[in-house]
Amino acid sequence: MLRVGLTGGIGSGKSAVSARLAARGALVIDSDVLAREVVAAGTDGLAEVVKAFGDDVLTPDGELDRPAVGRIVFGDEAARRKLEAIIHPRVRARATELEAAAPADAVVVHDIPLLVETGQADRFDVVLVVDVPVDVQLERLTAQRGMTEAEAKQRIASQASREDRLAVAGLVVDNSGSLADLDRRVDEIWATLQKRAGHGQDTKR
Ligand SMILES: CC(C)(COP(=O)(O)OP(=O)(O)OC[C@H]1O[C@@H](n2cnc3c(N)ncnc32)[C@H](O)[C@@H]1O)[C@@H](O)C(=O)NCCC(=O)NCCS
Ligand SMILES: Nc1ncnc2c1ncn2[C@@H]1O[C@H](COP(=O)(O)OP(=O)(O)OP(=O)(O)O)[C@@H](O)[C@H]1O
Repeated sequence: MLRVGLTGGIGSGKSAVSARLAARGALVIDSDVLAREVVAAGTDGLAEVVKAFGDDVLTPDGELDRPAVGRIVFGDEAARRKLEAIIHPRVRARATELEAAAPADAVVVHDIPLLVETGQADRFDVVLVVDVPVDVQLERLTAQRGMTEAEAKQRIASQASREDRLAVAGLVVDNSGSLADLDRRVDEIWATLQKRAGHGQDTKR
């Protein structure tokens, strides 16, 4: 098994990269998806969040009101840390379970937005960083994801800097070009990962 940590700032294109790696045969474990599952209606995770933040973070249907929580935590570091302390251990436990069920020869890609912030670079055989300048992040988040510029800036400010991510990168995907450029780069990356995984060779990891 080759264990890949995939990270990048918000809106850098991690999902675009992980979808392309999945299409080429990688097994992707997406922390954002798991972070939703662990606070789904009826979970103990959601009960903990309500205990910490009050009933105001619930919708009338008993789901987590994500925009409301975002407004609380992205302007208040202590609140954000409190939420992360509830969600991150649950996400890690679930990711470990999913990885344990993967085939022995799999290339497993862990898509983790906060890989650098949470000091997890050493846990992986290779760290793959999706890199774009901040102005491209802002452009994509506002034009394609419907965020206001203020919201986008607030989230970027609560994450590691571009330099901090590049400092731990084993492989870098520059995603400042077109999606066709990205396809070509992901082909190269996939070939490199296949080689590192020892596929088609006698070497074993
Ligand atoms: C605050 C919440 C409810 C807002 O939900 P929302 O649906 O608006 O955003 P979503 O979860 O889809 O996240 C989108 C992006 O925001 C960024 N982001 C999310 N949480 C954080 C955080 N704690 N710090 C910095 N950036 C973050 C990431 O780039 C992520 O890819 C949600 O982001 C959350 O529960 N965050 C805490 C858990 C966490 O750290 N998740 C990120 C990786 S596990
Ligand atoms: N090369 C590209 N050219 C144009 N648009 C792109 C490109 N790459 C990604 N996008 C678009 O930019 C937005 C952000 O990309 P994506 O959702 O993959 O980022 P992300 O890093 O997964 O974000 P998040 O941190 O929120 O999970 C999406 O709407 C996506 O379709």
